[in-house]
Amino acid sequence: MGVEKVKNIESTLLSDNYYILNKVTFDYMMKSGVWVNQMREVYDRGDGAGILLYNREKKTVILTKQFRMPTYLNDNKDGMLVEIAAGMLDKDNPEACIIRETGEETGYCLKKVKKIYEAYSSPGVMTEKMHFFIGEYTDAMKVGEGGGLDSEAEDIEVLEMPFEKAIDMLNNGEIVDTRTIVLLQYAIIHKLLD
Ligand SMILES: Nc1nc2c(ncn2[C@@H]2O[C@H](COP(=O)(O)OP(=O)(O)O[C@H]3O[C@H](CO)[C@@H](O)[C@H](O)[C@@H]3O)[C@@H](O)[C@H]2O)c(=O)[nH]1
Ligand SMILES: [Mg+2]
Repeated sequence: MGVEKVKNIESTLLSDNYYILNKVTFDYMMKSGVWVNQMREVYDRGDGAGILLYNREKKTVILTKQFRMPTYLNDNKDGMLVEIAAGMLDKDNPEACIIRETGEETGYCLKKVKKIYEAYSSPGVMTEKMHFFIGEYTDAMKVGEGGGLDSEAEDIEVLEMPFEKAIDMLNNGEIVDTRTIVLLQYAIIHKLLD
């Protein structure tokens, strides 16, 4: 273990209205060895999981489309975002979470998924770690309509499309969600649908 670079961490709650926003102050030792006092606002919504659903035979993928208010407030005209199926872990483990969310959001009941990455979503601001999965689907796995939970007023459109079309949307700027970009690029790099 190297020399400890952080000490005197103190958190003050700014909001627990829905998730948790803390003001965190701490002393941090710079490369020069000098200690500085710093403050960061840190948003804690727990961790999340997302999945690229793909069908090797049909050469298709399933994505979702939904309204995302934060993007509407920042340059996304109608606020609609094309994304992988994804959700927050709540108290599930990542694998159970993504299987549940896939069912709720897309209507497909997966038995097997493969974890490929674990990565921080927005490390300067959020504690959230995202668990990335891929999963093969077939038409026989469709057991419901998807669309999200009415109880949470989710209004999710399910988009099944040729992989080629998803790549076009990636390249022409129609797909602007980082997690979705990561998984589509993974599929290209690893030739998942060749
Ligand atoms: N009332 C209320 N509801 C909220 C609030 N924030 C989120 N919700 C609701 O909480 C539910 C969360 O749905 P999930 O499917 O579990 O999560 P998600 O919003 O799809 O999040 C996924 O994508 C995020 C990135 O866009 C990820 O940050 C997250 O980890 C996850 O992968 C949604 O119905 C959403 O509308 C809030 O402040 N107030
Ligand atoms: Mg979701």
